[in-house]
Amino acid sequence: MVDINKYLETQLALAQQKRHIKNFKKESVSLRSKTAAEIISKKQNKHFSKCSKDELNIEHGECSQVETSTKKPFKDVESDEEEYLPSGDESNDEVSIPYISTTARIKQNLKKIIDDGDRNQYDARIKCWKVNQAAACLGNYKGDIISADIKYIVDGKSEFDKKHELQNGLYVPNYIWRQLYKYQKVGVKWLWELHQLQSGGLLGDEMGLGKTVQIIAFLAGLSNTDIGKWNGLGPSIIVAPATIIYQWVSHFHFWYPVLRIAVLHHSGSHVGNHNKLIRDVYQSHGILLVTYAGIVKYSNELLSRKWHYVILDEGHKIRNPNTQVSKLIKKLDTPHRIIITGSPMQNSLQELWSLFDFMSPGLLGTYNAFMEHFALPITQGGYANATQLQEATALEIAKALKNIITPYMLRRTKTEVQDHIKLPEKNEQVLFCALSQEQRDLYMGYLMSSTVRSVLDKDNKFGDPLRARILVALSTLRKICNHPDLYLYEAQENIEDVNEDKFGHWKRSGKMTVVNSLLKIWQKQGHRVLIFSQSRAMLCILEQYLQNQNYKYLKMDGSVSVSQRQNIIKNFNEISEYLVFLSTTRVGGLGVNLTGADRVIIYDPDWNPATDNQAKERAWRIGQQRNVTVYRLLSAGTIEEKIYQRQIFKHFLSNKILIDPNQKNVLTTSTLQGLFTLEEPNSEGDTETASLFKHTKISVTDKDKYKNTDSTSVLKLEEMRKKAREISRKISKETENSKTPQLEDPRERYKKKRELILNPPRIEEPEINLVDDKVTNASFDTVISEIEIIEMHTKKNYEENLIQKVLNSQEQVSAQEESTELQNDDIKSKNDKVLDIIEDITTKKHTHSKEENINTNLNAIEENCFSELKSNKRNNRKRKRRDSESKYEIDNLLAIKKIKNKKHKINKDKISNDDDYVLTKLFVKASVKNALQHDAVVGLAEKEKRHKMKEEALVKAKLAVRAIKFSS
Ligand SMILES: Nc1ncnc2c1ncn2[C@@H]1O[C@H](COP(=O)(O)OP(=O)(O)OP(=O)(O)O)[C@@H](O)[C@H]1O
Repeated sequence: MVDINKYLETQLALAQQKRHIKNFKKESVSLRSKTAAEIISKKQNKHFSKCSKDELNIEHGECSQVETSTKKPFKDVESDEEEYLPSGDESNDEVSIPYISTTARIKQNLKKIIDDGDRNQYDARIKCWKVNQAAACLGNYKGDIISADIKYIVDGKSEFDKKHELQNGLYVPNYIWRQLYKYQKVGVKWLWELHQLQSGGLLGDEMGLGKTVQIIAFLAGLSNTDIGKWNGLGPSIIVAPATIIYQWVSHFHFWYPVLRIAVLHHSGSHVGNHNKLIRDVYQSHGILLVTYAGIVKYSNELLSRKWHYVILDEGHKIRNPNTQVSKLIKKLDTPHRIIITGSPMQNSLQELWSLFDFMSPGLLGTYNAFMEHFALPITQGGYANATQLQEATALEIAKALKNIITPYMLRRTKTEVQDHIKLPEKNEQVLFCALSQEQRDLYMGYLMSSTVRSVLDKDNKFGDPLRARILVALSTLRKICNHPDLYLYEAQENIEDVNEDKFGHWKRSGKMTVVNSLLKIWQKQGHRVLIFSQSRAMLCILEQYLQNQNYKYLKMDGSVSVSQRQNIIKNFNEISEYLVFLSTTRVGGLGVNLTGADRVIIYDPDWNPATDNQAKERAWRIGQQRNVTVYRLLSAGTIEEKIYQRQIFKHFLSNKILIDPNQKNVLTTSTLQGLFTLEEPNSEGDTETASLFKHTKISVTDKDKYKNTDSTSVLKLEEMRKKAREISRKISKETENSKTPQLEDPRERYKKKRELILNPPRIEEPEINLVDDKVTNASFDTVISEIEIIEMHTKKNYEENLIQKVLNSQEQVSAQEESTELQNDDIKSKNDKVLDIIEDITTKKHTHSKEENINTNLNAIEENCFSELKSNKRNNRKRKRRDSESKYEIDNLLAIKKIKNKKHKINKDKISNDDDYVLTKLFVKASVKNALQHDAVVGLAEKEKRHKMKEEALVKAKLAVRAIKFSS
């Protein structure tokens, strides 16, 4: 009881303290901030009176454009207000506004990818491909690899023109089949099964696992199989976001060149009327690539025909059943409907219903019945403050739903297929960045403005749509979080008020300060970076910053023509001079491959977690060779934290349906009041999210150590330089002396020589500066990290020497053993040992799946050893020899494995050390207050751990069974 009283007292004291801080802050808001807030509020209020009630939908509706200001914030971006609103069924088609950019990208002479819309163009391409294929067959092909079949032939593989037959007769070209990963083959088989059942399906593999390739392999199979009404593959439609339609073209041209693939978009190669193109492609059983906007535009012509297949890439675009696009797409006449998406459920369960309504109409009942009997109880039971009954009901209904949808959905995660694709490591962190003083001031000022007051006022007397008011207020706060100028510009009455010198300066934004530090370090470390932001205006500020700092970059947003996007992406991936790829999350974040970068910054969070996830997956996918680090930037204590919390809740909800119905949530519903506060850190320096997910916090334990070395390293470096100067003086003196030997006393020479022999000069190790790259004049490339030094030593012939040593010693041992008669007991104990070793190897093998070669070797030796044990039983004499051979082999492999493991560990340490180093710098500079491990926050880390554990357990069980078998 005493304890409770004490606790309450402390809470009261804390609350009072908090109130005091708040009041203090209120008083300390500057006049400038107050004035800016009032000007902006006035403009917003004026706008609200024009706004109709249905214009905005806070969660998932379509957001019509909100014209909040009379003057546009940036000369080349009309209004970016809608970019901060919850994403609805947004299109990333070209923006029709004139966009005058200063970037180098415009000046680039980019080679365009040409589709097969133009018949002559298509014929010419096929002719060229056939000539090249023939040359490859004859061994005369010298050009670039233009297609998968040519690659296959050039690689010296046989039977490229054969077909691989699946059960019930689908004939997939051999050269494609053989190049598919195992799980992709499963995917193709699954699509074939759906086809036979005339059922729709959702291919939901995680992003970057090659869904496109699986679809192409399947369609190639169909076009090779003489079945059905169309005698193979009939005319089909693939609907894709504008940015990736040309990626589809190049994928088709690479994997299955013979198929005609035409783009139904004004950027396409067809000339003349689009009706003619549709007719032409239809007759040649080709594939029509259409954007989501194109479906609306060409609906009359597309709806009037029967299609063999309709495939929606990034099919979550029809997640809102009420949009025109969703309604039209569902009307397309076809028996085969496929959805491809790495994020099948993003915000709510209604989205899942909408996708299934396209694929398998009726499977999830009517919309109303589904919402009432499934969506509502699952969502209600998902909150942390739900009753036990609500929780239990939600669990059972979620299980039932999962069972219904599972047959129609194929989803594999990267963790599940890691053994096949061998992706490098990924580290994903959420950085809580401190607001700059100016941002704080403006943020507090706006919280006191009439717009926010009207939102929080219970007896709202304004009478206009509250939702719209909330959204606009929230997006205004988000602008302040990004950069003060995004907000202040709105408040400027005259354009002259803007101070050109300070405009957009990085020091005025907490998050830009972090970006500045990150880019500096990463450039020196040789990393390449993707920066995503929601808003084009913010992109302009970032672009200006990149130009000022002379960083080479490429930029892609809605203003870039659709036909150029794929080339910009290609250029970035191929030309390593570009440090940064700058893009809006919605244009560059969907479907594209940007594996040229190994660092990702998500500058501002989207309401929809899938948007951010999609963006980060551009780098961490098949084809990536380097370890990837992702930073999600959040302004601590602000609305951005609340958005992130909303993301976590949505994650939780989709995990509950797609992965594990038992998922537990820790978040409660947030209040309106909560959205409009500037959270102060608690006594431990944590704001709300950081303290909620304390267990996922990343602590850089050596923070203080680094701090100290920060200053001392300067001294050390100076000391080192002094020594170097001394040594060089000495050397030059000696050289001079050696030139004039007659002047030197022979006794002195003898003394020096003796000294040199007794005390050879120590070679100074270069000082390793792990803390502040500023204190050294040397370029980062020449400063070798400790890990690199270790690696150099371990790499340089060390491995080979050691293996050789092991081999030599083993040769001696086995020669001795050959000559010695082994006793039966001895053999038995050796066999036991072999079994132990095998178990050890097998366990280790699965914890180091990255080492492909080792695994192959280990598999071989494992098999060897078992057959060894078998033969031991048969032949005693043979057994003795083989036993020693197998031991010899195992020992060698163990030695190799040890080295490899060590290397692997060093590599892993290097990643964490690289990231630790970056984090430490950010902590030291106080620009970052806290960092969380994102995967742990959204529960993925736990899932991954469970998966790995399950895999290991399975291996052990298998081994146990084998051991029993052989023991008899
Ligand atoms: N079997 C394969 N062999 C070689 N490359 C492959 C294979 N499968 C996929 N890839 C490559 O992996 C990359 C990712 O593939 P793809 O774009 O199809 O992934 P995705 O699952 O559609 O991703 P997203 O969901 O982001 O659109 C591409 O560059 C693709 O060429």
